[in-house]
Amino acid sequence: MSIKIDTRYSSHPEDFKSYATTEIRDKFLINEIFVPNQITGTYTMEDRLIVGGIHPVDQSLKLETIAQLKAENFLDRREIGIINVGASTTIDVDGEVVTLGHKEALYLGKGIKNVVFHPSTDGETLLYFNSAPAHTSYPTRKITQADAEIVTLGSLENSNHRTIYKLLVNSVVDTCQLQMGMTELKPGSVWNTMPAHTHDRRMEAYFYFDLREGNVVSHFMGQPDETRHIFLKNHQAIISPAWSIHSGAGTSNYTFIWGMAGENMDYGDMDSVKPSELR
Ligand SMILES: O=C[C@H](O)[C@@H](O)CC(=O)C(=O)O
Ligand SMILES: [Zn+2]
Repeated sequence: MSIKIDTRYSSHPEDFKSYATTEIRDKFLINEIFVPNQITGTYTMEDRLIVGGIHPVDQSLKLETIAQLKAENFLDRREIGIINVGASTTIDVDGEVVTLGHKEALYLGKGIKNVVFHPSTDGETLLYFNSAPAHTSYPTRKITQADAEIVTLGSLENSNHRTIYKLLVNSVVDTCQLQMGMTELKPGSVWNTMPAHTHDRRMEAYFYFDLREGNVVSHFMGQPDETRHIFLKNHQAIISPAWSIHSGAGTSNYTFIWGMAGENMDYGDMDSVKPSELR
């Protein structure tokens, strides 16, 4: 079955100032990542990242090309990073079978032709992905929590105590421009990416999950002196242009996946903003 694809255009920060809630939601929010027996994707013109979900229930799903790519195979000119937020499952990669556990990541490089996702026998299959244009082929790599570069930031006193798992970063795996990881907030902490930052060299996408029933996250975006917010539910994602901060505060703790594309593979390339400078 073909990918359910949506296109989003890039935006100018001066125009963004005049957006009301509906326009912000229409342009940046990705409402539905997981659709039963479907691969969904949002092709954003912000660094041409494709953000999506793979949710096989009772049939296997093949990563098919999309019209936007004008390419025979999805990965002919692209790389993809997949993070498993559901049960352990198997993926066929050009005939080789890869088992991907909960919160493990898989990197597939340019040139891979046949990728098939199978329903898990252990529970719900929920695979989140980001894909970016690639100039060369790097080897397939599975990244477990043991392979990740892990840092703990913040404090309970500041409601931002969290663990960052850098999964697809250049100290762990070779990629062309993709960087992905996962941040888990500790119970009692609700703020992510506070102090906030921008990075003009890279756009970013956030996918919120592990939010318990009835809870929401207020996601903050915009230039540091001109911020807006929208509320996100569990399993929703949001596109953050390079000029925008990306930060959130939940009504509970949660986990999210961050993914970036652009130039400069140095994860630490961020222009941080003091909380007192935000408007
Ligand atoms: O550019 C890096 C990304 O915004 C995230 O890695 C930030 C994050 O996970 C956090 O501070 O909680
Ligand atoms: Zn960032």
